[in-house]
Amino acid sequence: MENQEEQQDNTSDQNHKPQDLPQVLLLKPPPVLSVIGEQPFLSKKYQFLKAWESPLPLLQFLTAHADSIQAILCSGAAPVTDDLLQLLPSVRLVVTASAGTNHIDLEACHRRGISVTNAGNVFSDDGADAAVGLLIDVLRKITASDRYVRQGLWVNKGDYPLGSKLRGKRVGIVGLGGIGLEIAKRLEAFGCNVLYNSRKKKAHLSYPFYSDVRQLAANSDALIICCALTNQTRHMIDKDVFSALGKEGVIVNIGRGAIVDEKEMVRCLVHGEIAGAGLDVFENEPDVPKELFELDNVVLSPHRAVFTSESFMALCELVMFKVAITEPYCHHKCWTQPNRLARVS
Ligand SMILES: O=CC(=O)O
Repeated sequence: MENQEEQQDNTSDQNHKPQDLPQVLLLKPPPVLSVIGEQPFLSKKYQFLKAWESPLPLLQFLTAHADSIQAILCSGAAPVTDDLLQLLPSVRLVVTASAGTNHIDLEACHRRGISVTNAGNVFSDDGADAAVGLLIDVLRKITASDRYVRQGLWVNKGDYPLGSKLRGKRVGIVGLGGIGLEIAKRLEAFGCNVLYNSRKKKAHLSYPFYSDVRQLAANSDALIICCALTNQTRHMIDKDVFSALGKEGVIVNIGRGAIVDEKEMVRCLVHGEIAGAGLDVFENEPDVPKELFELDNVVLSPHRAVFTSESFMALCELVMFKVAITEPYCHHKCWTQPNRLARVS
């Protein structure tokens, strides 16, 4: 059956030379490219313009394709700016292979009538597992005690210091979207008290809501940051929030590095003004402040919280689907071929 469909599909595509196909711009290889690039369904329907493979300087490359690029497939690695969109007047859709959209000028897209779509809830489970995992790791010193055993210190120095219990902790979640809600569910199961800060109080939830993140910190033993990075949330976790969280407080960040004032966080960790941190994201990735390498109460992870092989495959399917359902956005005749939804269902 699949082969039959494949053959029909070949036939329907025979009339289209690659240069006639609708063009999707990729500025840098998004992680999903290795999977979606191998999907005959997509490569026969769309021409993926890979900017990094062109011998032309970027500006010349974009100018050469300015009128034919109708969609952009991106990830956090390459920002979609107003200046870029200015060069590409035919773009109607931006698909990002990420949950975060902070690398896209959303206001410029809105003004230009360009639709933007992201990874939706594909990452919610894995992001939540990783956030709770980092919290448990910091509290119970799992990674640090692993180092202790490997370095032979158990034999030479004796028992490792005690960790701290998760049950009963008051955990403040900053950002109660898809990932935040999954974190809350998991923490409830662990016997924690969940509190939250969000743009708005969620009427259907009974967790205590704090509109002021400092108040949330003052009432929490740990803060988990999983909100979006926006102009409002940049450096929202600042000196005052750390001081409200206090000496026994732990911070976990799986959102974006810049939501936290990183210099201030490092200072607080170095001086023992907060108890520890579990960090998947940093302000200038892949650079991580070197001071953190020395601290046993800090667990570091290379921006991998949301990625598992399963979430990666789900993301690829979603991106393919989103690139495929472009008919409402794009005007080229090839965008309107029938049966494209059947191909991804
Ligand atoms: O950090 C990962 C994402 O935004 O998808």
